Amino acid sequence: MFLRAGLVGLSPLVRSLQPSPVAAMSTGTFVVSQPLNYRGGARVEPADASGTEKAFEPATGRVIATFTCSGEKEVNLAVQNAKAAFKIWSQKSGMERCRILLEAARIIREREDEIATVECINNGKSIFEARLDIDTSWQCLEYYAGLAASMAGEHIQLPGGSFGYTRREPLGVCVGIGAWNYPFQIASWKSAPALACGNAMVFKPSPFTPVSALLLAEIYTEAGVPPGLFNVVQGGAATGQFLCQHHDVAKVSFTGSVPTGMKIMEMSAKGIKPVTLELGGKSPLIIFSDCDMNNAVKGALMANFLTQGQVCCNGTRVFVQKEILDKFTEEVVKQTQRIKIGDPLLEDTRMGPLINRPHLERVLGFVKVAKEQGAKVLCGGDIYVPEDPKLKDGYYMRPCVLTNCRDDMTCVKEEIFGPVMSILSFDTEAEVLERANDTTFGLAAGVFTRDIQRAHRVVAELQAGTCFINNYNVSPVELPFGGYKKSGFGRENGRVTIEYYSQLKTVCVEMGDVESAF
Ligand SMILES: NC(=O)c1ccc[n+]([C@@H]2O[C@H](COP(=O)([O-])OP(=O)(O)OC[C@H]3O[C@@H](n4cnc5c(N)ncnc54)[C@H](O)[C@@H]3O)[C@@H](O)[C@H]2O)c1
Ligand SMILES: C[N+](C)(C)CCCC=O
Repeated sequence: MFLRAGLVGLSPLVRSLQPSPVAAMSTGTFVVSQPLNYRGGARVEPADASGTEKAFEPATGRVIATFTCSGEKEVNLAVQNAKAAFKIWSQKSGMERCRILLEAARIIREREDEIATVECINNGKSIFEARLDIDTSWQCLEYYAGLAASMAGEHIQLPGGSFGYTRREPLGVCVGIGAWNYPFQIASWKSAPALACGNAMVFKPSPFTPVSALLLAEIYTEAGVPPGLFNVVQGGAATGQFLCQHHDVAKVSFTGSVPTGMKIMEMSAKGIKPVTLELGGKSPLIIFSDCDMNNAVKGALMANFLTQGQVCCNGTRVFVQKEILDKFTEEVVKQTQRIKIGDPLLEDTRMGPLINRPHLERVLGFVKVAKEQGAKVLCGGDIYVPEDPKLKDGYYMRPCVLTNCRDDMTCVKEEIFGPVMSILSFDTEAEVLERANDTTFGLAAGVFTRDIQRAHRVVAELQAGTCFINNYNVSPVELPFGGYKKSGFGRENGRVTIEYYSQLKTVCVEMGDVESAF
């Protein structure tokens, strides 16, 4: 599907002639050569357009794809295809769906390097991290494949031999709208539970990262889902609106910012469509003085610098108990300065470029305002120009640690979505809890302490949908993930997500005669 400097792309045939084509791929050589819409089990050019977009390779600033945004007609076609596939798929048993999802998971594992490479090129995250994202993607398919076969209702006995039972039924055509920071993972985390429950899906990736969702679509087809079960449309707000307003769409699952989430909810409300909203955050990470210092420092880096800090649940407000503030800060800065920035496709790189130039400038702007408001930059926070000349136009910055922060500063209150950690000090547990919860967000939170009672007492008080004790940003797919407050509602992953992609039918069975009131 891709062209490497004059090479005809990676069709299955080429793949088989070149045992490890991805090993030869390097930054600065990729272009996308095939359509980026997927409908009815194949890549297609959209039937109509609402503008065009360009997708970039953030490491070099090069355009890798120019594509057409799907208009109303194309969205309609994708939904109609999904509707037709839904009729077939929803009639399959859980075991039948399980086998196909397991096969899709197996293919993702087999093609992990290729998918991770594409993710790395289009998003900028390091290949090391991209592989972890692909791991949590196939694991998610495996997990919901396992649940597909065991979905069941209840049988309830009623007086006189009558009884009732419940059936867990799919919703119909579900829409997935994704953000750009975890493109393949978001598509997988939405589609796996949706398909396991018997639904069909139309997925719209972010226009910044349109590429990897197509690989997932091809894999589902190869694994044996009916044509049209998983479709991809491309574009930005206009395409997203056509999807949310479509009368044949039963549910919208959205990952993105709070302002867009509000619009999605408004549009969905008009059609009484249930929504899942996975939105932004400004999460607290609380480091008590009795913590294991080594782990706490590692945890703070995990909480701030994955995917160049562009992670919704990042613990960017790092509250450190006064007694250990200096030692902790010194160690965090030392380790932050050691992070290897550069070509994301190199094995030893741990930080690549940010997603695009405007976003890089926005993040640097936050650092500037932080300094103006009295924060002290202990490291980073400036543009980084790698030595490799092909990376000179990439969107790099050095990871930043800020100290002297106060709760009322912009860098402490707003989601920066970049590699900027704000360190704040605290004295007591009661004080830090009040400050940690003083935010309109509630996506995640973390606590480092050796005191097991304190750990559980503190997380019970934290207003956040996902809490970490003595770690941060790990994501086992068995555990539900999602927000409190303005960080959204609904969950992804875990058993509970079945409830967000299905509806319950109650059947009441009379075994005697009707006792009429009339
Ligand atoms: N909670 C989570 O799981 C999670 C995960 C990743 C990212 N995020 C959040 O996402 C944000 C960054 O992502 P982003 O910049 O892509 O967010 P965004 O809100 O700008 O865009 C998200 C998606 O919505 C689409 N969109 C934009 N306007 C729309 C409209 N009016 N109608 C329908 N669709 C529309 C975009 O094209 C994109 O696909 C951050 O706030 C981050 O915290 C949350
Ligand atoms: C995999 N993580 C690190 C938990 C991130 C989930 C998605 C947030 O942006």
